[in-house]
Amino acid sequence: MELGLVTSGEALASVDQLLPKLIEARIGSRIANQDPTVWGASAKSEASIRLGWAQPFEAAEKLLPQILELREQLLAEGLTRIALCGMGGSSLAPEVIAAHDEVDLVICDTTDPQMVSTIVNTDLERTVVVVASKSGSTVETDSQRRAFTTAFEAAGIDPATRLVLVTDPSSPMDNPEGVRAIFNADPNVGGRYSALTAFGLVPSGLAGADIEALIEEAGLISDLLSSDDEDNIALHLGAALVTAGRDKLVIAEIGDALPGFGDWAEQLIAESTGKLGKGVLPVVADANAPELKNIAADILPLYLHEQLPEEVDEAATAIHISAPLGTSFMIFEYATAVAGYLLGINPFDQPDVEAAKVAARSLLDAPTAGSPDTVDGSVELFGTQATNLAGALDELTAQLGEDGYLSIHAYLDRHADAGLEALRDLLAERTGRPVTFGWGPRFLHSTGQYHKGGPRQGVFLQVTANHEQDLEIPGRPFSFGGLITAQATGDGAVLSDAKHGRPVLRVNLTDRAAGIAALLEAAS
Ligand SMILES: O=P(O)(O)OC[C@H]1O[C@](O)(CO)[C@@H](O)[C@@H]1O
Repeated sequence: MELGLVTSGEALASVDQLLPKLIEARIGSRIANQDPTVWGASAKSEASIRLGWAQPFEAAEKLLPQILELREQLLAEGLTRIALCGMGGSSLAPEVIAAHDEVDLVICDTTDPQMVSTIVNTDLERTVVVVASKSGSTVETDSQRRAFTTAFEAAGIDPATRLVLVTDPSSPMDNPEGVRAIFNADPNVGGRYSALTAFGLVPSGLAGADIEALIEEAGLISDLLSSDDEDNIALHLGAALVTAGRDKLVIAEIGDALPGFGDWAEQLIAESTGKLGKGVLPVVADANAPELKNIAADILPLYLHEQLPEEVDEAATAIHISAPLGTSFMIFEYATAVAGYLLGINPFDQPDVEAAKVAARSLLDAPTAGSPDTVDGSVELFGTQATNLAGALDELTAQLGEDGYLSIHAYLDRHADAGLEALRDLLAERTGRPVTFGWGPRFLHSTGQYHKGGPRQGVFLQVTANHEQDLEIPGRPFSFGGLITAQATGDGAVLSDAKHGRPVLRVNLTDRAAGIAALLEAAS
């Protein structure tokens, strides 16, 4: 795959303006040398324990033989199905790596009881589960692990032969008892920058991805990224990402350039930049998305190519990039850190993620049923004055400002309920504004930071469902159904509270299929 980047229109103007400043401040070499002072005094202490991703090679070299040896052992025992429990940075990169190499890796990054149940009750006799959490305390991951452990026991399989952990040294999960293997990750790398560490490499490597080639690709660009000169592609991308006035970055893959890469980049960019009322909102779409047909003044298109186009329209603002996967991880991580420097924020914290977790926790401790404002066939509506679904959608979208965006949060099964994704294009077409689509609670570890910490421009459509077949979380006083409902209502409460003041409509599906059909119909 070709390596290159082309910017045009206002994105090129931004590069022309900012590149000399980045070179003069030696930002490329300072990041490569893990200088924690790049982002200012207030970010220094966090940055001093978060820059390991800039030089991941030595640690990766040590890890590769261990992963490959375990893979051989598992294959010899007929353990060919690899599942991964983990949220955000602990599952997004391995999902992209596995998709890129076309190997099967089953991702469990949800609390939807239907989806968890399907994953833990399939082919257990040949399944190994990687449980990945940097902090070792993420409630979703812990709950998924409990569900798997119980399912193995019920099937007469010793979980100790099937659980593989990836976590930071000394985290609450860092305990070899009852597991087959533990891989300690580099504590100096945050979740969303961890693609080329144990978090990205262990699950995808066990699933059969060519992780040696991935690391090699990443290594090829290392010298370029550490250089303080005009050829440094990450400095170009970082400068283009902060193109003035264009803070909605629509990421579109052309052809099969890098399947799923947009979802990984979405977390990296949203959680790193969306804070202090600033940030770049990633909008993952496809090349035919309405946002890219009539490009609004605040939209910045970013096209992922297998090969750069021979010609680009110089007047049209856009970023075009083409790079192999390992190289792309490195370029985007460096560029996001550069964008953080230019925006004047700390790209390594996520100060607003905690609020939704606290709200969900208090709802779990004291559940409140709450009754809908209106019922329309197979949907219940919360947070509206309207009398039906179509009216409620009108009411919500009418609150979109000129620079606003609509965010759909679907707390459903992202495989069985995938038909709902069509709602994104329908609403983008209808509103003429950018629309993001996230599966809950997965997006809480991605764009969730931006929604609460970034500019106050969003209006939010939550989609939840009744859980006919709920699933207990062993050893916990709440079920998966109770947890996902608390996560949705907790995040909705934070978004609409006095501090954030954002419009939130919740549509609860009493029948999933009929409710999804009703939403698509009402939006079209
Ligand atoms: O790996 P952990 O600690 O379970 O965290 C998962 C995700 O949650 C966050 O910490 C917060 O959303 C992300 O930054 C991270 O990728």
